[in-house]
Amino acid sequence: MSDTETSAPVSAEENGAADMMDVNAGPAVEMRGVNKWFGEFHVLRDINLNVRRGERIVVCGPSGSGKSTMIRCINRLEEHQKGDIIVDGIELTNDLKKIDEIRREVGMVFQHFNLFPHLTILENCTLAPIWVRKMPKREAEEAAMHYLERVKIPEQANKYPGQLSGGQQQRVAIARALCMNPRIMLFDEPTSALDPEMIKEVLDVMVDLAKSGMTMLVVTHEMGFARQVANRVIFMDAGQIVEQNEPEQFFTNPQHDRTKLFLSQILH
Ligand SMILES: Nc1ncnc2c1ncn2[C@@H]1O[C@H](COP(=O)(O)OP(=O)(O)OP(=O)(O)O)[C@@H](O)[C@H]1O
Repeated sequence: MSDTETSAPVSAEENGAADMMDVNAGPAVEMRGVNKWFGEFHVLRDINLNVRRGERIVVCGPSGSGKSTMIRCINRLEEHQKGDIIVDGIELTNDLKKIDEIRREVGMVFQHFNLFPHLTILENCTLAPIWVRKMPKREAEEAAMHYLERVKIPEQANKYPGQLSGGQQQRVAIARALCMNPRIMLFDEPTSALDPEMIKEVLDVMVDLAKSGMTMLVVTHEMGFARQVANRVIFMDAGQIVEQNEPEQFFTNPQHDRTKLFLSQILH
């Protein structure tokens, strides 16, 4: 179990809140009949997905199939129009308090690291813990150094993002997300903007995170990573989940023609 998931299960009785769900009992993420449109364009079509706690899911599929949109709906970077999304026991609605709550539970790493260029690495990592979690500065810095050590770049703490390589910046982005102590991590093509020699250093950090028990949803074309760490691979096409299976079955025995075609294009 990871140090991000060490909190004891909180029951409704312990909380004294009779109507509160035991968030550790249900799935980490539940999507039921989720649909989304961009204008006329139906981008997500009846998505049903349960993510168990500690599960590591890789999402793959052709460009434009809705992978990013699907995971961005989980922390409300995109708004769905139909269906239910429940994250860590909290149902996503327009309630801003709930959206804030969910964003604290869900960390996200993007393709383009999105670090603040005018802040040092340490300041990038402590910004949200100090301002959103109201953590004392010293505590936030200690936590940030802990995670920078975990992604193996503590010596870069006082540099600026522009002084780091792409792979190092992405590792900072992962550390920064972990500083918020998330229970779920979303990765949206975290290695696709990196030079080939830097991909492995970022994947190694993600493998380490997966081993620690973090619940992860990862949009990636890195099928080696999927084989190594995923419990489940999901294939999306045209806004639908076409097929999902554990990696061995998914890669050796795909069921749908669209999956077979996709795999034949990306696996050599
Ligand atoms: N804000 C937006 N407004 C309108 N259309 C959008 C918007 N964001 C995405 N789309 C469209 O929705 C479709 C799905 O996009 P999405 O980024 O989810 O796909 P994807 O599977 O992640 O693709 P890729 O692998 O290329 O990143 C694409 O056709 C895209 O052009």
